[in-house]
Amino acid sequence: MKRFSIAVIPGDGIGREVVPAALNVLDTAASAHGGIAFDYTEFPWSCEYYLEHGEMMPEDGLEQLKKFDAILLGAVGNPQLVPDHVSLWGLLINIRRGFQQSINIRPAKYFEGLRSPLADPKQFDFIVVRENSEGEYSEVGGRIHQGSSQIAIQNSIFTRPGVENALRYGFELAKGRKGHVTSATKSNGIVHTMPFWDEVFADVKADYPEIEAESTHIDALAAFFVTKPEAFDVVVASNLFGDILTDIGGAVMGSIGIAPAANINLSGEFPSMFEPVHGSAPDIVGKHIANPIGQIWTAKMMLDHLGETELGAGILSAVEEVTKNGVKTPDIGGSATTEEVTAAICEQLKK
Ligand SMILES: NC(=O)c1ccc[n+]([C@@H]2O[C@H](COP(=O)([O-])OP(=O)(O)OC[C@H]3O[C@@H](n4cnc5c(N)ncnc54)[C@H](O)[C@@H]3O)[C@@H](O)[C@H]2O)c1
Ligand SMILES: O=C(O)C[C@@H](O)C(=O)O
Ligand SMILES: [K+]
Ligand SMILES: [Mn+2]
Repeated sequence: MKRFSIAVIPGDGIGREVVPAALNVLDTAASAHGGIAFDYTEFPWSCEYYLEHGEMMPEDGLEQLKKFDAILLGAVGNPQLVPDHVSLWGLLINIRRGFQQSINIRPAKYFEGLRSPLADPKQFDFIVVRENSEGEYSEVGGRIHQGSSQIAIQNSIFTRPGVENALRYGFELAKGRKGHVTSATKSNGIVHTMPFWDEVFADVKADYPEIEAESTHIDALAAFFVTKPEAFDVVVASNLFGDILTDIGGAVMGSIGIAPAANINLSGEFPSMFEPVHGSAPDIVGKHIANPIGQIWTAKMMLDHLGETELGAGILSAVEEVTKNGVKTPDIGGSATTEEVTAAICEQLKK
């Protein structure tokens, strides 16, 4: 029996509804397989934990997580209790940075039964590689003065290794796909960091003559994600651009509740973390209508990372089959609950 140790952090809001769904699906897939098992250790780190302890996770939290094969996280954020920048930086971004998860991979694809808001959706299938360790997400900056003369400064940080890592990962990924890379830029308006990003792109591109690659301004790219998502294969973007593009990716699929994500530690020194694109969705919490597919697809990405690609493929097929059969939560046009969708996926896996 092959065993994997998984750190589970449901977090806040619907994270606590969709994470149990994903664990259920993982266990069902594993027992159908017969040779794989998961050992879960759950951590209560969340905004409620913050109210009790004054921090989102304990001082030695990373030390506690280090020994696991992977981390499965739901969502972080309850702005009623804790300001969003405090909760996000205290937990999610703390882990991304602490474990050098420098890449965030976020696929989006059309599948049958998903009700896309696009009038005539084609068979799109793309992956956004989001730079995940620097860029616009930086602690460098501060505030001075008071009242009407207040000033806030936030510096973007773009390093050669950070940018090159993301781009190179994207080109490598494209080799095994359709062989096409799009680099998201904004060098017409952001005059220091984005021309730098473009220079690194040109250097990396030169190493991959077999890959078709182009650079597109982020504003036009955002529109193309809506008007022609089928034109893309691998898209590489800075931290903030990638954040925004991947909510659009979820939206064109039909709901951001479907979109999966993987925060990857490239060296293998630390565990990688798997959490969907969506947040804690305070507007639907407790209503049993959270779409579990984003979290389940995310668990599939975790299996791919652990080398269990066949098991992962089986899970995605089961999700597609159940969606095609119309067992769907309201965000994608159905009337099923989170639990009903999860049960249907588990039933499908047992077939
Ligand atoms: N990675 C993360 O943990 C993460 C990501 C985004 C936002 N957040 C946090 O989540 C909180 C809410 O943020 P937000 O409202 O901007 O984004 P959100 O993703 O939580 O919600 C946006 C919209 O999408 C819907 N939605 C999201 N996931 C869904 C699902 N699985 N099924 C059905 N509908 C779903 C919500 O109901 C809401 O209408 C904030 O505290 C924010 O900081 C965390
Ligand atoms: O800004 C972030 O990275 C948090 C969240 O919006 C995400 O996409 O993971
Ligand atoms: K999330
Ligand atoms: Mn986001």
